Amino acid sequence: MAIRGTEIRIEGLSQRYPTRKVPTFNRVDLVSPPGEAMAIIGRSGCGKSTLLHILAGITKGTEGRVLLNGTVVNGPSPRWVMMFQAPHLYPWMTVTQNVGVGLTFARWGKKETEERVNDAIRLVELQDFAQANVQDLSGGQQQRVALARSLVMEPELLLLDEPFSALDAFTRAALQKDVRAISKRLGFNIVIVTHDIDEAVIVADRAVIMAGSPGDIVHEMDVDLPDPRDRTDPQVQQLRARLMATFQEAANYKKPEVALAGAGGR
Ligand SMILES: Nc1ncnc2c1ncn2[C@@H]1O[C@H](COP(=O)(O)OP(=O)(O)OP(=O)(O)O)[C@@H](O)[C@H]1O
Repeated sequence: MAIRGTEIRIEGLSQRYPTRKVPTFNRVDLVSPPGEAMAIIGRSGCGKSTLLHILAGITKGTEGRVLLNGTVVNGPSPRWVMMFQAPHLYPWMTVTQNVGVGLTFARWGKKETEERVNDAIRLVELQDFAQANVQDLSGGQQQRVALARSLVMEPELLLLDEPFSALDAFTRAALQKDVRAISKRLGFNIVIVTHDIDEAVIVADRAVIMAGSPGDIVHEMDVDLPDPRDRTDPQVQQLRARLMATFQEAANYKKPEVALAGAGGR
């Protein structure tokens, strides 16, 4: 598989849902270099999923823009693919059929489809289940099928919206490690939205903390740890503790103009 990463450039991005008085977030700027795995963490409701949906081209921002290697994101594309908490597979199809569904829609030839699908299935280590019906697989295996279905498109960017939160801790940990390893082997970018500090530390090169209402990026922290990462490693635990402290600090975040207005009123 030949996958390369992309430069993600978010410029002055705002989102205000028509039914809401306050914007979800206001004038967010962010750059992620090719091949980076970036985690977006923040409390519920600060706009993480909305930001991810705009990156995926599923939702449109009300202001600003997103560029991937200079291309403005205006809609979905096989270059940027999204994985959700539920795998959303076709239950009547085999693993191979599910993984190949995007290539079938794109009218790829039989031989190329077979090669790409087999590569993707090998990457997620489901060779022994290639002809199994997806209904006969565990939750973790089904999420691996969803991952292979994303990888088969050879995306530059994989967007993950709390993709492993429905899985048990052991399966979740294995998938987190594997997603990072595969992204580093193939070179694509990851943006993962999560509530889980451990997940950010295991998967990401950089964690971005969102907080406030409207939401804002209030901190960024490099997750500068060697691979493979193990949560029992003291270095991993130390960084986790630092990130947790920063995350808790961010909970008290107020936009500067709000804080000043409060001080002036005393
Ligand atoms: N389609 C919509 N219409 C109106 N408001 C919305 C819509 N989608 C999200 N919101 C609101 O925008 C805000 C941000 O939602 P979003 O789902 O992006 O947050 P989040 O940080 O991902 O939360 P969570 O961690 O709980 O998934 C919330 O207040 C939510 O209620």
